[in-house]
Amino acid sequence: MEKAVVLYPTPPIGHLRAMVELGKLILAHQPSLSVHVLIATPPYQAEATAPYIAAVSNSVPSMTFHRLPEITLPPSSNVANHEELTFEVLHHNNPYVHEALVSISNKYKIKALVMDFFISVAFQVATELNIRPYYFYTGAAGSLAFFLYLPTLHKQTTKSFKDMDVLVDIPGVPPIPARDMVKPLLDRSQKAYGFFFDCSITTPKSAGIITNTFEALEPRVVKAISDGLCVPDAPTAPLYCIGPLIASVDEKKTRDASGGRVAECLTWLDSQPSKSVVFLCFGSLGLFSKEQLREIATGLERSGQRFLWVVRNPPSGHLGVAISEQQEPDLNVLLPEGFLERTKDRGLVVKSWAPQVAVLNHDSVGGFVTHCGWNSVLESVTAGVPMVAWPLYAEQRFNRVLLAEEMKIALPMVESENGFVSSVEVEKRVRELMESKEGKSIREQIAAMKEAAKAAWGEGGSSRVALAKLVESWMHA
Ligand SMILES: O=c1ccn([C@@H]2O[C@H](COP(=O)(O)OP(=O)(O)O[C@H]3O[C@H](CO)[C@@H](O)[C@H](O)[C@H]3O)[C@@H](O)[C@H]2O)c(=O)[nH]1
Repeated sequence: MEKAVVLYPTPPIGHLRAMVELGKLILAHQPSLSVHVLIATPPYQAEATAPYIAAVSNSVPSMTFHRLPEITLPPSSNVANHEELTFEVLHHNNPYVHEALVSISNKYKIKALVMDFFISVAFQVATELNIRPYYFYTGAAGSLAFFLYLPTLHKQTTKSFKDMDVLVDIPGVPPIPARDMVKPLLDRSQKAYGFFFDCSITTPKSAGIITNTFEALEPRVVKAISDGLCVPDAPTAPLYCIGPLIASVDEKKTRDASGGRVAECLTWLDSQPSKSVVFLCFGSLGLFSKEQLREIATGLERSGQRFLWVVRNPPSGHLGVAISEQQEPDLNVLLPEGFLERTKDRGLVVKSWAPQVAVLNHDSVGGFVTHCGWNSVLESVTAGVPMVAWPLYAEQRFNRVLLAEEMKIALPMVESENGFVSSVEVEKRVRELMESKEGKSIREQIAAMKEAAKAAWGEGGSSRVALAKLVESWMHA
């Protein structure tokens, strides 16, 4: 019987893409394996990932997608944020996952079910069906260490992180202020805390933890996890660091296919001096209030730097509106009067979305103001572009500490108590990044990491060896 690996990502595009890239890697390494991807259909953004899946199905025919039926949550499920919504959907998906696995195993011998870290609930399904469960963690090893250590931290106090004014010690990472912990985990009384806690308990019990990082980027914490320091009272599953996994882009295709705005942005970069432009882009969910957008505009204008800035409409509605469903922003209403005209010789504002990987790899880009989503960080590292870390949600404040203090590849953007960042801070950090000694030092460090990332995937490199070990273990089990 042909051998198969089943991948089960969570629905947000960043997670889905990372999992699909993992699938491509597995296939490149072991073309005789069959790769199946289970797609959860959430009651939001259902169509946002469809074009991506269609494109991959065409270009990688040996990867098969199985769309699970759409979930309608009962009216009683009271969700407070995207994370809780995702967990609820995944929970209700379990019977369909069971069905899909049974159906795949009629034709294939399933060697592994690789689940996104969020999917603790499907662990049980894999165990029932005698399939080896693996987890794929799409963030930094540093934040993985936090999750693995959470049950230990939980026992040390009865307080929520939001009520603690201390630095939290986690093996392998710098002391992290309690308020910088992963956002949905700040309050223990919230549902999301319990959901994540379950993931923290389940993950180390799996057959292996795969992470999208590479050893040279996070050596201290990779060692701490591998040495079992983050789960002090039980064994930790083997850790496989197989990053950086980046969705591949064909620059020519990006220019040709997307036409209009996207092409405009790359063509504009063509006309700018080498390493002179600061790129500002805030992930798939990053939105700012109108006041904050104006403050950024003022800071950028005063900084005198060249910039390429992705601007979206401010948030609206209970859980905000997904980017794909957003109206085009009206820049004349959102930005200060005359801003576009005054900065037209050195700045370009792009509406809603930019081809980030192509932009970061353009020679004119010399800095990146990012929300610290892990895919964005890895894209910046592989392009060798130094960052200003402006976290917004999820584990991004935690990442800011890792980027600024441990890896030394970003300058921190510092917000006030209520999360607002002043134009003075924007101006200062952007200048610092592009002109100061500190900026130069992180530029050098990220250039070294760019080379280390290449080496990790070169002959005998750490990520290449880790992937080979993982796949071999499936082939011979
Ligand atoms: O205008 C845009 C905006 C985003 N992107 C791409 O979208 C992806 C965004 O991914 P990421 O930077 O990881 O941000 P999120 O989508 O916010 O990712 C979620 O998932 C990550 C991985 O687990 C976490 O690190 C983040 O905190 C969490 O918010 C990246 O590949 C970007 O290149 C674009 O191409 N153009």
